[in-house]
Amino acid sequence: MSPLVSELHLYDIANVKGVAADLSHCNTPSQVLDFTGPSELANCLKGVDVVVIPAGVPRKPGMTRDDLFNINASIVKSLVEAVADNCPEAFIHIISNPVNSTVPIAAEVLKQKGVYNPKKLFGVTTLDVVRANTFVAQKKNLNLIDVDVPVVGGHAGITILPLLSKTRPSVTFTDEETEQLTKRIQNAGTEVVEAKAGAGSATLSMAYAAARFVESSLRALAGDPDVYECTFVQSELTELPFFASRVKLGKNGVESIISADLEGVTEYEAKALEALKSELKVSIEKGIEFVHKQQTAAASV
Ligand SMILES: NC(=O)C1=CN([C@@H]2O[C@H](COP(=O)(O)OP(=O)(O)OC[C@H]3O[C@@H](n4cnc5c(N)ncnc54)[C@H](O)[C@@H]3O)[C@@H](O)[C@H]2O)C=CC1
Ligand SMILES: O=C([O-])CC(=O)C(=O)O
Repeated sequence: MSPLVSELHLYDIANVKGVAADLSHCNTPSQVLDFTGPSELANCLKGVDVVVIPAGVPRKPGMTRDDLFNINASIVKSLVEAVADNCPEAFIHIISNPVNSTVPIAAEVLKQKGVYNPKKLFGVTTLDVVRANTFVAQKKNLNLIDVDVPVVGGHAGITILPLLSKTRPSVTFTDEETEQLTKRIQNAGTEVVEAKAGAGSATLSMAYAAARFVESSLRALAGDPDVYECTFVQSELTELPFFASRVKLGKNGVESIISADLEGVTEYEAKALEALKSELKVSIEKGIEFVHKQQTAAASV
């Protein structure tokens, strides 16, 4: 098997190169494809095992991720339609924001096309884990490479919930540290958007996070039995239809969803988990409704 990676970036392949560069040390044979126009889309996608979708507009200062919905929803919809038509078996990594809505959009499109496999559709939340690990390592003077903080929920504001009590290696935090670190991790994307002052959002760190998630997917596809990542997927961990958590990845995608992280959480984390659910629910439903409305409109023409 020779996994192929395609990133659906029609006009600007800077991020493709970023991912390609970071994948160069992978043991798995991989090839990154790019293309310059929609007419090449079908050919590029044939036989591809992993598709990464970062297409769309980024935030400007003062915007929420949800403010990107009106533009990015249609972009993600049309790209996932192409994936469904040309490589329905591929792992699909959705980076385009708002991830809390674009993943449900992708799921609905794949359902309409009759090729939805919930085990192979992923919202990329790796950057939240990268940030959580970095900030905790700094705070506690730990080696970054040793630190692993599970981040659950979704990928926007309070829906990003780092489970600091589940940090490995085991470390303790004061209430003040927990509050400060949680807020910093939740607002890190906004911090970057504000620092870039209109020039976009996190790009290099996103390329790093995407490369990590692609590499994990390729390792899983190649049969590595020990691949775990946090990602926003269809889930029964909570009453919400989609939820980010650690999952075990295998050749067929999500092999299992790790429930242990949600067991025995602190009171602070339990409250934050309850608080995020209503916002996440609204974002998920917004994505689903978008596809249903478009379907109804198309049927009435
Ligand atoms: N999930 C995550 O952790 C993160 C998500 N993002 C999101 O990723 C998306 C992209 O952000 P950046 O790369 O910084 O933006 P960017 O503006 O640098 O790149 C976006 C690319 O999408 C392309 N594009 C626009 N419309 C398209 C279409 N219809 N079909 C195909 N490609 C199209 C543009 O030509 C451009 O090359 C944004 O929605 C951003 O919010 C960014 C950082 C982290
Ligand atoms: O904040 C943004 O708009 C981009 C993003 O998702 C992140 O950096 O986590």
